[in-house]
Amino acid sequence: MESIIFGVLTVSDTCYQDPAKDKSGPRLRALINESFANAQVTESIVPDEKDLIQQELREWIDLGELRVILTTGGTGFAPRDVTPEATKPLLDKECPQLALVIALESLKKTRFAALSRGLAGIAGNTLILNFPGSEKAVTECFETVKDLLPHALNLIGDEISLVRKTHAEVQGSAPQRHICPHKTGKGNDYDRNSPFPMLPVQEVLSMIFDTVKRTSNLDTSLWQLNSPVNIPPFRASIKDGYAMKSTGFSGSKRVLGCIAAGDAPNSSPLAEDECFKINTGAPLPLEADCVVQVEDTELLQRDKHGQESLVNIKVEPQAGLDVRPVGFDLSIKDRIFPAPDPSPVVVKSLLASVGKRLAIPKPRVAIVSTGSELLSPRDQPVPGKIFDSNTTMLAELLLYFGFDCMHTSVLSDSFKQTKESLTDLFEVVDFVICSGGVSMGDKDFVKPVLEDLQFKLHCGRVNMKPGKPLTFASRNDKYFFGLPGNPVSAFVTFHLFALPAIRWAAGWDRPKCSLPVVNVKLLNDFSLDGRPEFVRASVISKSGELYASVTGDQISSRLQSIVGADVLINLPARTSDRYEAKAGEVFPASVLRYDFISKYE
Ligand SMILES: Nc1nc2c(c(=O)[nH]1)N[C@H]1C(S)=C(S)[C@@H](COP(=O)(O)OP(=O)(O)OC[C@H]3O[C@@H](n4cnc5c(N)ncnc54)[C@H](O)[C@@H]3O)O[C@H]1N2
Ligand code: MOO
Ligand SMILES: [Mg+2]
Repeated sequence: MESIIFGVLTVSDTCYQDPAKDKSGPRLRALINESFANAQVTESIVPDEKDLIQQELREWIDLGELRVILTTGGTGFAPRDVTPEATKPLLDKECPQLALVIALESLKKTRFAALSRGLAGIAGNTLILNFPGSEKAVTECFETVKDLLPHALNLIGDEISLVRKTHAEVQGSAPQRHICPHKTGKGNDYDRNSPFPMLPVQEVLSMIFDTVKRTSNLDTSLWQLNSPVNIPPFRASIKDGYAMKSTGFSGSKRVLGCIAAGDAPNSSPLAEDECFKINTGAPLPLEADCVVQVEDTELLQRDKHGQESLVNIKVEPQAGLDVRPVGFDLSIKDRIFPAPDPSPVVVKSLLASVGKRLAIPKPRVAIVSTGSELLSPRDQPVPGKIFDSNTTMLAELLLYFGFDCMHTSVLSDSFKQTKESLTDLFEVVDFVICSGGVSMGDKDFVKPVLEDLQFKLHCGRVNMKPGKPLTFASRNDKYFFGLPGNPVSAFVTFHLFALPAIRWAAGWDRPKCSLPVVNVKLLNDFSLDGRPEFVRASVISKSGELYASVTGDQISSRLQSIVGADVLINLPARTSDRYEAKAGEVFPASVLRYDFISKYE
């Protein structure tokens, strides 16, 4: 991919003396790198001296390599603010409308934007923009112009085919969305950047919840259902012991017989010095009103058949002692479910307890892995091929979280095969969770196939590491997750996006769909990335506090990083003044597993 070279020139007396004080220059560099995958950035700092500013700009323009120069600082009304004056003589053409767009956007944020005199213009092949000096201002100005830059640069560079294409798009004769050939079959070979904006994680998640239908396979009337039976349906003994009348006293009692769980309620007459031996869960004899546990009795005598015939009751029998009254756990006509809870464990077992059965259809999910390099773990190694870990991993994750995997398949990197397979699969499933084939390669066919199948591509990139090319698409009530092929990217994006979507479809409450989040204290220093990062870590508990240690190299191909991983630490993206997460700092972490603490100390 051809790179775009940017120059960032900080104009400031203070920063010139102490470059550590420069916040705006590093901020611009970070913004450029986040927005343009193919960017290179050259940086310099000059004092507020017209000659020195001009000299630096001229050198950069004459190099002929820099496509954009962003200056920051020196645009105000102070006597030493001379950046526009230094810039103006170098310009071949002024671009007042571009300066106007920046001014209009900035004025929406603060009226003080009226006090900036920044210019925009073209010098040779280079676009120059003067931004104000503050970190906030450069961020706002950059966000305002970044979408215009690629087309502006095509025009300046006289890249005719690209210019025509953009014009066609703007005028409506081509699809609005800029589409790369290797990803959609449209567009042309000069389209080198992904057309998909890198959306924030939370935005993607909200979009998923807004798109996926919460079919709640469960009829809401279920939550209103009253119990058709009492639990227990008879007065049941809570203990193994002896059932008797509480009006009698302690002391020796004749044992009339044994009542086991499952026996019909006994209606024989019962005197105060008589009792029945009884088991836990068995129905109390009609004339008894309490049970004395076996530990509070002693055996005095057996009959000739070896059956107990006389026992000593050592405690005073109390009415109701160790008896569960009829309907104590659930009374007839009471609601079976005090609150909605779609867990199949909950629904099915409670219904079973009142003599009802319900098949709960779960979302129908298929796992598909794409990649011509993939071998089944059952195969022998073949040069150039690798073993497929994602199919196994994703199917196991579904099972781990209580969902069924209806189907797995492995596809080669072929448009035709992918299209045919997805067409067939969506006849029978609601969700396809696919791995691989969503990035920028000319064999990454997943996005073009989805478009061909008339799916709406809601998201093609997310601002996260790992998992950037995550793709989410839908057509009617069918949903597609294109997880990136790198195994760890697939692992992380399954947990953060696919799992919440499936839970949501299954009727879970929204706050419960995502992994629970706890705070953990870092045990390692960790360099922050330009994207927010989800770092695998194992957690130990020391004196009640949670400490996280990162599980080795976090490259997205290294599946070993999930070994012992209890959580994904949610680290923020790097900023100009924060490059590192330090040991001892506390961060939120998404809990991957139920048994999530590896060690207690
Ligand atoms: N020019 C660019 N290239 C890439 C970018 C980018 O932004 N620009 N993004 C990179 C990122 S980030 C990721 S993540 C990957 C995602 O790639 P794809 O989803 O297209 O997946 P593939 O290219 O098919 O495979 C990537 C990698 O993973 C291995 N793989 C794939 N499937 C499996 C599997 N089932 N089991 C084990 N390993 C698998 C595959 O062999 C590749 O090594 O793209 C980057 N590229
Ligand atoms: O997003 Mo990729 O998952 O950084 O390797
Ligand atoms: Mg790829």
